[in-house]
Amino acid sequence: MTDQAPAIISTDSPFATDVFVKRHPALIERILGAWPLDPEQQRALRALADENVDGVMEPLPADAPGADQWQAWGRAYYGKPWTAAPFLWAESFFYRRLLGAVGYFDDGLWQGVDIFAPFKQAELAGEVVAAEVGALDHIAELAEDDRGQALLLSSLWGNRADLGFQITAGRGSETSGLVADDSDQLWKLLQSARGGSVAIVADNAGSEMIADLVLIDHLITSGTLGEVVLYVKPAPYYVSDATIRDVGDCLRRLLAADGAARGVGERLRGAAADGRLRVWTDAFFCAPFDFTAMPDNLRAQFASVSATILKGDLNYRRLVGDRWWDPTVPFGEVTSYFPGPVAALRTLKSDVVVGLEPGTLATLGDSGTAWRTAGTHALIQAS
Ligand SMILES: O=P(O)(O)OC[C@H]1O[C@](O)(CO)[C@@H](O)[C@@H]1O
Repeated sequence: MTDQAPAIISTDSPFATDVFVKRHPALIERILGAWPLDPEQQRALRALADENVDGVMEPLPADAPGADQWQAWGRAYYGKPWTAAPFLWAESFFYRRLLGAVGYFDDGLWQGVDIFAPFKQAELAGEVVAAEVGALDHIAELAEDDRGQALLLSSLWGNRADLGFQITAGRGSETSGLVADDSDQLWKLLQSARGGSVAIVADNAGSEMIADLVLIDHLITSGTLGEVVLYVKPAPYYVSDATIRDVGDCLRRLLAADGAARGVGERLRGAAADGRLRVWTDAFFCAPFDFTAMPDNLRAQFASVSATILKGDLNYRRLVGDRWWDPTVPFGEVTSYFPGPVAALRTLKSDVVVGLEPGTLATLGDSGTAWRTAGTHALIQAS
């Protein structure tokens, strides 16, 4: 494996700094507006917002679930500004603190309540998803290969505007081309695994998950894959990241539609019933580390499938490491530690990127950062 580049510390990135000083307080305001929170919950949420803006990072209360583990993981960062810690680490801890502030992990009424559910449900009931579901009737008319590529691109671009991102960036409709396109290689990988099992590490609920489910249906129904293991988050995370509940909501959205979408929902329900679609999770998906630190059980699971496809920006950061890589360092080199063939479908919403051709980088402009963070560019990379 190639030498590691320096980790992204938020103070070195205007984009990452904004996540703490603007996006997180705005998210907390939305949560305060969406739920009948009691004074203690409100106080805890406001304190967390203030901490993010100009306070210092406090550890979990000593009696909180997982407090010892987080104490050990974060010893070097507590007592310092949030932006002084590695971006990936601190964002993950923020979501642990956010859930803790409303009592998600405690016995009682709020245990297990997804505080992001109102936002996810609004998206699922909205026009974007309605148009996406309706468009499946046209896609069904395409030849099999064209249909596969159309569904792959729809799963890719479905990642464009996750709900956390929209808090400060809005839901943009502008898209540019792909900065890297290994889709031929990815299809070859899937064909060579024909009839086998592939892991898909999901990202967001709502329109992205609908697109992912439609792609999964296509891969199974066309016989390309015999089995898909869909990995979701064990708890609400990064606002719109999908949990098992969200997969259920998306499946029901498909089943409630007319036309081709309903057929997709019925076939997927059948695939789940006979084990061709398995939904799985692991605590590591909410841990503050990249995949080089994955536990042995997860490593063994990824090693046992023909390929793993990771969706979205966060999974990309965790796959290649949230680091200041030279953008032309090869994707295969950076991901060589991964246990088996791996591919990424990601719209670019943070600083990190690898695997670009020098000519592509020259066109994008290495110094500007908008193409890296605005969600207007995307990539498909495969090892
Ligand atoms: O839903 P995605 O594609 O993983 O994007 C979430 C991204 O949003 C951010 O929280 C901020 O852009 C990134 O840190 C993260 O990578």
